[in-house]
Amino acid sequence: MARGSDISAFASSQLLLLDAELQAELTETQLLTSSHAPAILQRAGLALLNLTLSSQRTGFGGKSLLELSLDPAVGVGDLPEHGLRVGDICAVAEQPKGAERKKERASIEKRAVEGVVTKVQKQAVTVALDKEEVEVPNGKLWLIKLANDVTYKRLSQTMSKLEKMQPSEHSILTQVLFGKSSPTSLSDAEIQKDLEWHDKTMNDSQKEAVRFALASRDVALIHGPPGTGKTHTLIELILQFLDRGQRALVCGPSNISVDNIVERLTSHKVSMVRLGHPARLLPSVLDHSLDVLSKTSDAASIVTDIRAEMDVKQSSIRKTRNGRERRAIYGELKELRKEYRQREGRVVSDLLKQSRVVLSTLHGAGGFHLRDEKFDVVIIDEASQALEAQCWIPVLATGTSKLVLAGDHLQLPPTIKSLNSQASTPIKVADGSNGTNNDMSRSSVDDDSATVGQKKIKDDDATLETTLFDRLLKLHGSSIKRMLTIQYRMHEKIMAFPSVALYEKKLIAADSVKDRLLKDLPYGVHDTDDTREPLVFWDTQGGDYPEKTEEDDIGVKGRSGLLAESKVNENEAAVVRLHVQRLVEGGTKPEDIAVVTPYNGQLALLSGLLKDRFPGLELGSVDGFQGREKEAVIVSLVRSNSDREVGFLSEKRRLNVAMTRPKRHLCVVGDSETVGKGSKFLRSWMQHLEEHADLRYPDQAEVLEDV
Ligand SMILES: Nc1ncnc2c1ncn2[C@@H]1O[C@H](COP(=O)(O)OP(=O)(O)OP(=O)(O)O)[C@@H](O)[C@H]1O
Repeated sequence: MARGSDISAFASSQLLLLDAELQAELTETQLLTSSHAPAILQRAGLALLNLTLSSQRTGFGGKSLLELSLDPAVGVGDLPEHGLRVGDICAVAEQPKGAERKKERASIEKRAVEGVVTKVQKQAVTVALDKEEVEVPNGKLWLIKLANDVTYKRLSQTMSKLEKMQPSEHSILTQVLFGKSSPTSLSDAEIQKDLEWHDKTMNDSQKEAVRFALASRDVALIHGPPGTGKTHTLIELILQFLDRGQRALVCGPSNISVDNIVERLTSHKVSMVRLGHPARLLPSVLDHSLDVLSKTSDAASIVTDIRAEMDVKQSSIRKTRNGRERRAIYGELKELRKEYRQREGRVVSDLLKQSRVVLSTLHGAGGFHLRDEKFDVVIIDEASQALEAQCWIPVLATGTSKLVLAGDHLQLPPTIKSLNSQASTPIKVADGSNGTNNDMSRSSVDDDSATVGQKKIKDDDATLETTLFDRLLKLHGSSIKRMLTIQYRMHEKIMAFPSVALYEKKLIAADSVKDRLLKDLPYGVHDTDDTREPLVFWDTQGGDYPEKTEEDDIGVKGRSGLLAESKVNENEAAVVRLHVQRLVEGGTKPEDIAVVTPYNGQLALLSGLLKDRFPGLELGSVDGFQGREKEAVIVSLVRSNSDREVGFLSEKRRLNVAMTRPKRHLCVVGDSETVGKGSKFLRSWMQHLEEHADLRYPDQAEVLEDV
């Protein structure tokens, strides 16, 4: 049977995995919302209480926007701390009284309206409603975060499309992506004849990567280790495509990854448009937003008039005296909305047609805007942070014949919630102190069995964690990629270990960074034992630095959930404090220092210890710090126990991220005795630190002084 092709089989298995992932997310959210009082949900960042509707108006696409602020009966001013973010799916409902029984609460929630958070301000949150002409509940309201099934719906639609395709419908690109054809390329002569660099500072490995991607007829990978100018290279590549009269769709898994490219393209005066809701875009890229452009162009003025009319009609609903009047207004609104959509649609499609570069998230590429658009190439940045199914969204939506993926498969892959059955160690989700759940949310792979990337990929072990980038490397080998080798971030001594252990000794520190130290910072840092050292290791082995397991604050232990257990190490945190203090006393500004740790429990502990004392200091989880850099980075490893348990420290991609964030100073704090027994990789890292770092053994009395 034609549908039984292995491409279909692959898509079917992705569908199953995606469904498991959705179920994991739904279960997690449902478990929490059904079993806890609203106040606890607010503390956990899942709800926002005591709200009132402060305004209702019409937004892009004719959607109703509800602005919710604090109920004046409860207080005025800023909203309390909450975990709601732009893009979150949520419900707006009448707020249940604390003691309301579950059944009553369920009926209130039935009357809830659902939508997407489009704006988060200090005093208000705006929600765009999913359905038109719904009645907004009365009285005191609350906002509840819902599991985001929109993402999964689009992913499964995409995979279903792939599943249903007949082999005859598979494009050459699809065949190459599944190894049914080999990648092919134009000859060097065809590419090089008119190649002139826009950026004269491009290094040889970057030039080679651009040449390679231009020459490819189907798929090319650009492997960009930390700080090697991956985005820099993509900008040159986009300009080269434009020089050749080609049209590009540029995507990334997150809004920030896309905005980063828009920002850098701006100075090149490229005709481009950024898709996506403006509330989710960086202010600096709004001038290129399709939404903003479609409102400011000449043709847009009539659309704006219709919108104003709709807003007037919408607010007149409140003044109606009976259902008949209300129905009449809803009827008129429906007509207006139709006209609005048609006119807006025309303005938008004209703008799109004129753009040579279109930029959107991978998810956004599946929207109706790109339905009839054709592109010569689809470029995906941060491809190793995207699920494979996500990468198929722009590929199938546009029917492109060429794909360029840029990423680093040796840094962390996308976060997966349903790994419980796939991980080699049990899953524990963190205490969510920073609103993200990092501990164990990615699988801990067998460290010593790596073949491709750091993950052993057996033919039959399809997991969501295997990205398209990983899979293509396995399928076609390294001839399908070009690696960028000059890094512009780290001091040579900081770069040495990741280069040898992960990047085949190929990394080279650019002259401008290879011997930069904290003491050379341009604002006058003293020359001290710490500021002249690029690599420091505080080894706590043999001391009294026990790790502890922290229980969550709603008393449920050992459960995989938002507030479940995490690890902390109090005495190690005190060593971190001592080191931060020394750096600051040496003249390093706290805003040039970051403290990162893999465990959210430790992060919460460190925040309490350091935030007020060193304003400006940045604290983060390792996972949350991917893609970032700082002058000085202190890594707190936490694990210290007699069983030599290292948990998810054994994931070398996580450690790679941690150790490649700093520019001038890396300080590692940990117990070499525990950590060094964790895996071959950890053992060699500990050995490297012992041989090459400035070794320190903390004096307990000094460390614990005034903690
Ligand atoms: N050829 C070059 N010459 C000089 N500086 C460069 C060059 N290429 C990149 N850089 C600098 O290196 C830094 C990193 O570049 P960029 O942000 O493009 O890297 P990236 O690989 O996308 O980053 P990340 O490691 O976060 O993924 C930037 O400051 C950039 O200006």
